Amino acid sequence: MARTQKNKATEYHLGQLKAKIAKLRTQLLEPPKGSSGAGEGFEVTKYGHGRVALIGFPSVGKSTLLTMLTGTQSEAAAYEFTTLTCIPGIIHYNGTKIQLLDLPGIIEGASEGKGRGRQVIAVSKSSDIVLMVLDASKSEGHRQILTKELEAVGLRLNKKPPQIYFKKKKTGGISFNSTVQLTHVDEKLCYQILHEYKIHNAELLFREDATVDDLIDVIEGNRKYMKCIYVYNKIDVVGIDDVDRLARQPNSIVISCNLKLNLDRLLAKMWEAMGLVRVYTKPQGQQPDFGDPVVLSSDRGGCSVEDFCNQIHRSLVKEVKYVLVWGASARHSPQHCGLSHVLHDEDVVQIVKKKEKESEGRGRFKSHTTGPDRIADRVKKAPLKN
Ligand SMILES: Nc1nc2c(ncn2[C@@H]2O[C@H](COP(=O)(O)OP(=O)(O)OP(=O)(O)O)[C@@H](O)[C@H]2O)c(=O)[nH]1
Ligand SMILES: [K+]
Ligand SMILES: [Mg+2]
Repeated sequence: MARTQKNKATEYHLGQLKAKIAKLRTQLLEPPKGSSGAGEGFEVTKYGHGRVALIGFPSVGKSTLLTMLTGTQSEAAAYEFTTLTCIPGIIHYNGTKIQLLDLPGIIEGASEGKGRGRQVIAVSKSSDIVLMVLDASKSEGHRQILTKELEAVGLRLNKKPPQIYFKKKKTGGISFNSTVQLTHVDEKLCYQILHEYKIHNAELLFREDATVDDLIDVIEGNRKYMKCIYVYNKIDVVGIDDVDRLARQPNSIVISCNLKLNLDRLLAKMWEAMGLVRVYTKPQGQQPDFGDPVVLSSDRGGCSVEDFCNQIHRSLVKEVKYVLVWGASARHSPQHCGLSHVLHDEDVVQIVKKKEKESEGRGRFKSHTTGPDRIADRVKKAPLKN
């Protein structure tokens, strides 16, 4: 492909080659029959409310960082490939527990199986976000090389899924449509790519000016879209101009483990990227339990009232009449909501069950002048749908 000149005439040829390569990569990554997958030997049980993987070249300071953030000792030394397996630690932050994974360094060619690249990448795929640790004093090309390695195995960092609707059909040929003007692909090229995948009946609708690579991602369908923070470590050994430039890049943060610089900002950024939603439960007539939040995530399972109930107990949803919500997601305080209501971080929720006789709660509630009591009254007068 590198040897093919890029012009209108070779466009179709290149597109087809891209699809062929994507197909072969997918085959290559399928775990051999009888094995549990590419992450063999690296299995670490998931723990806590989220999982963060440390990915980087050897000796950039991944283990040093894990030790600083979690207190779990992971061996650090001045030689490369000090770490040979996956070492988990726990970060306690904002009342939640986040599992941080230290991993062996990876190198160019990791996606093709160099070093322990395959296992490392498999573990990073199982996490919620990636911290790509980089050495601020080393080549800036490293970030690009690692991104390519991760992309080669289907990881997409800091990208949104392409806005392309694609559905295979049994008959009817291919229907091709777009709501925007397309500058990277045309109908013929899309047909050829679909052909490469032996797809002859399908619906294809472009909602953005997507590329061939985007289309292939959508057809392959197994891509994982993850947030990634680029962590430039060892800023103690580079000049202030470099630090300033690196710090201004998107999704990036500069730190020094040695000088304990900016670690708190790194944690805050990580927390933000994870998008965790803490919901405090409030038993009727009592103060909310701020010590033990139910933790939801829109990437993992969702943040609706229904998701909240399912986390507490699977059969709970059936018993819920409505819930009372205090906090950022509530239009008024409290708002009575149904199962589809989407909760925000630090909301307080009280569940009102179907069978619960409201008069029963009243007695216990007399001293309570505001809130749930009166809402219950209002709801009785004008029962909610659902
Ligand atoms: N100057 C400087 N050195 C650091 C910093 N953080 C870590 N180091 C040093 O960098 C070297 C490598 O650190 P490790 O934590 O072993 O790096 P790693 O990424 O885990 O390395 P591998 O496990 O071999 O992939 C050690 O000598 C550390 O002391 C830092 O902030 N500044
Ligand atoms: K090392
Ligand atoms: Mg290490």
